[in-house]
Amino acid sequence: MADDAPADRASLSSRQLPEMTLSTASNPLTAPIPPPANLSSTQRAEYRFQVKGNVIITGGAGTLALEAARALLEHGASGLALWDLNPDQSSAAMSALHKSFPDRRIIAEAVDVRDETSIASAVASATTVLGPISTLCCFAGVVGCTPALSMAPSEWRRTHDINLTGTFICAQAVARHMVEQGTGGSIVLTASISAHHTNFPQPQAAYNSSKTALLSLCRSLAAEWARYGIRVNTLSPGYMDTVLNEGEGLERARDMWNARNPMGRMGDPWELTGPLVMLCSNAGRYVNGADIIVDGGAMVF
Ligand SMILES: NC(=O)c1ccc[n+]([C@@H]2O[C@H](COP(=O)([O-])OP(=O)(O)OC[C@H]3O[C@@H](n4cnc5c(N)ncnc54)[C@H](O)[C@@H]3O)[C@@H](O)[C@H]2O)c1
Ligand SMILES: OC[C@@H](O)C(O)[C@H](O)CO
Repeated sequence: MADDAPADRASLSSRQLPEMTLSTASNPLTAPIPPPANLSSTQRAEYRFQVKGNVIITGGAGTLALEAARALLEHGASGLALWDLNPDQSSAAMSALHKSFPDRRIIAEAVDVRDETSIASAVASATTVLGPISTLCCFAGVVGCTPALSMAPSEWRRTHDINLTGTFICAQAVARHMVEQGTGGSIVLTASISAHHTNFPQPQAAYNSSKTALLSLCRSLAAEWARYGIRVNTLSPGYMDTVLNEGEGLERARDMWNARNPMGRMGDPWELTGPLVMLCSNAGRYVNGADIIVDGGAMVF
């Protein structure tokens, strides 16, 4: 730094650098957690994909989120909070899950991921009702097919506010809680193959851009939060058979997507849950800052 650098710049860098300093010192929050020696082979297999503690899922009334909720409960999550804009659908989802998992605590909360005040209070109520949170899965997202030449700035902003800023607000609020608890955890952001290539034939510049930014956000958070035992990863689904891919003429695009997919079809929402459970369980203990593409091979062309 130049001798004549302003004092506030010097103090800013000396305050910030230690935070990002890499450390080789042993940290119990990042240490390996191999299965205890006395487990049988079956117990070791269960241990590998065991999901511990309570889970929050945003966009919790959506198709991929509901399949994820069911999978995480099947793998041992003790409690679940479904957050969505749509309170009727998330309450219906909550009731359905209660029937299948009567021994778990499951709550539904009407929240807008763009609203940091309601997110902070939703974290507080989830921890009060469920206890410490160990997993956050961010599924809330919107898409629109608007050509860039005619897109209103309001649509661009809304897409980024929900898909990118809303995801950051939720991740930050839950990570603050995890740091306070001193327990660490796993955070999964939902990107898309649209983060890696440009959708065709649908014009989705705002959506594609918001999802690409999530890959970078994931890597940044993974770097900053590993020291607290928080792993951050993204899943990039390909074309999945959900309502997100209906309307706006998208039915006509399906034949084209399938023709360009080596497996010749869209994904079933269930097919995203294997990689998700891995990221949220002991199996994903050393996976951090990664992106997993789940698309039947669509990205190979
Ligand atoms: N379906 C696919 O093919 C596909 C592919 C790649 C990525 N994704 C991503 O997966 C995620 C889930 O997609 P899906 O197919 O299940 O769609 P979906 O429309 O069924 O689910 C999205 C959910 O997000 C909720 N939501 C929207 N805005 C919100 C807000 N401001 N606050 C809180 N909740 C809000 C909606 O109410 C809805 O329940 C999205 O982020 C999507 O971009 C989907
Ligand atoms: O790229 C696949 C998705 O992210 C998405 O399903 C699609 O582009 C929405 O129309």
